[in-house]
Amino acid sequence: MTIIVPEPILSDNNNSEAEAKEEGNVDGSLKLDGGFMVPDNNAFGNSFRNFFNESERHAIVMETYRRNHIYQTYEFATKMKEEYGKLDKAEMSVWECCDLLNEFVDESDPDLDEPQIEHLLQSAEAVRRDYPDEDWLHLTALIHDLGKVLLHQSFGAQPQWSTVGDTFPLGCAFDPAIVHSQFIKENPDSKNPVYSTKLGIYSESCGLDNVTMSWGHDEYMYLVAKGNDTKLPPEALFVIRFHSFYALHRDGAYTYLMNEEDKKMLKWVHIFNKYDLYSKSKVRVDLEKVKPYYLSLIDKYFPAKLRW
Ligand SMILES: O[C@H]1[C@H](O)[C@@H](O)[C@H](O)[C@@H](O)[C@H]1O
Ligand SMILES: [Fe+2]
Ligand SMILES: [Fe+2]
Repeated sequence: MTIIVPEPILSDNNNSEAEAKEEGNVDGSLKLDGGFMVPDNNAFGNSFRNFFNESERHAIVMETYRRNHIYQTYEFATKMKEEYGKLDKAEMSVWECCDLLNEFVDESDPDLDEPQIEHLLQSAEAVRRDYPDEDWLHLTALIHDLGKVLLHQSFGAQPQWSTVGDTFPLGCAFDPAIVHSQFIKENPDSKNPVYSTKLGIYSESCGLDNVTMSWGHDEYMYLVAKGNDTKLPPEALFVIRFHSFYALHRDGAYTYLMNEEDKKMLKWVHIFNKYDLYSKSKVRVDLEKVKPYYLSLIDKYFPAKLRW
């Protein structure tokens, strides 16, 4: 049964997108983007996804990407997919997993230093505001980053560089659109005679389902959702799996790997991305008020306990 909570509830509406939208408050700091108010600046006063600005998060973000780009090889990602695809590390509900994320801050993210649970609720509530009828998309937003639970000790406390950050294909040439691509030359795959060619081990339009992406929370959560027979639609799984693939969905790189199905699905990643990125703020969601609604969605789309 789905419990309907009429309005998404934010604990503090100061400067929130919701408030701005309700009041039609299109002042200098907000611009209208297809019904969604896109703020110009993040909580630190910088533009979003600015990886070169000397902000307080700059050093840690850069170091995370440096390691990510050196160690994410085709071989590494293949092994991790195999190991974590077994789903034999833990048994818990979706909500229990949300709770576990309370202790982690994403070290690849220049726009947010709040615990991850805040980001899950912020993005889900933002989607819910603009797409009230697409409950599957609310839940997709709530769970899209749950794969970051790999950082937790029950999953071997995986390092940040193998869990967070943007993702990119492995087994073919790295594209300069990848964030901090200056570090990629230190990746052994960049010297591999096959992997360093445009198509590498792939063929034109082979479909993203056949591409091995750098390992991280996207692919892991996709494996968890699929392996536990979620009732979420294929669009949701696609969003979860490729939401960090900015080189493609923002910069249009690697489109030659996509098939017709991927091209249709990509629309949802574009829609979702606005809520994922621009909902990041210091405005906290009132967890206890929204929890019953999300529990009802989890109940609708997932078994009570999942294998992780
Ligand atoms: O720093 C962020 C964060 O790790 C997100 O969860 C991921 O999806 C983004 O692609 C990345 O840039
Ligand atoms: Fe993510
Ligand atoms: Fe996210």
